[in-house]
Amino acid sequence: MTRPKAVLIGAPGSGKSTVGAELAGRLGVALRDTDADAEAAAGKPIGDIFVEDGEERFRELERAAVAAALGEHEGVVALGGGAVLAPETQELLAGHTVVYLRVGLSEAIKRVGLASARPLLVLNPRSQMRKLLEERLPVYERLGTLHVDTDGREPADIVEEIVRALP
Ligand SMILES: Nc1ncnc2c1ncn2[C@@H]1O[C@H](COP(=O)(O)OP(=O)(O)O)[C@@H](O)[C@H]1O
Ligand SMILES: O=C(O)C1=C[C@@H](OP(=O)(O)O)[C@@H](O)[C@H](O)C1
Ligand SMILES: [Mg+2]
Repeated sequence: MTRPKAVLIGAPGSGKSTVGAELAGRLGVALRDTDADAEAAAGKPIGDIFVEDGEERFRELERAAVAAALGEHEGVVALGGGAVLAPETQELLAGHTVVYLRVGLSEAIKRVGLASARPLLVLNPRSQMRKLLEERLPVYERLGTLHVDTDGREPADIVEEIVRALP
């Protein structure tokens, strides 16, 4: 059975896409980012999916993208921050190497402020991020088989810790 070498989870701004790309490069495999897969399936950016079709449609595309990636990708998989809320996805993650990238509220806010807009964080990003972290931290903690701190650390350093810990 094919299996990703690692599946990255964590809040927006934890670095799943960035660390995922660097980890994949370090391991000589490909990165599969389920946000990009959902965008490709819809033929438009995530922001447009939220606005034109609604969040529930995005979550549907995301569940399908995650199921496909977990079932067929042999490299590194980066999930979107909210993907783990789907019970179906939680079940599919069982038995995988799930790397939870930890990030504090202030650092997450700083990082997403530098990146492209995320629809859930457009209005009042700090309070939205706080709410989102409160809701999701227990889920990330439960699902992650490897927990890695990212605050104040370079992606290369984080990648080395993951590589050393991979089974
Ligand atoms: N360890 C890190 N230190 C500093 N900046 C980071 C780190 N990881 C990611 N970033 C930056 O934070 C932003 C969000 O990263 P991204 O990989 O898109 O996070 P995610 O996919 O978890 O939402 C990007 O601008 C990225 O360059
Ligand atoms: O946390 C979320 O619910 C979301 C996170 C985003 O991915 P990143 O975590 O890669 O930013 C993206 O899937 C979408 O904007 C929704
Ligand atoms: Mg991402």
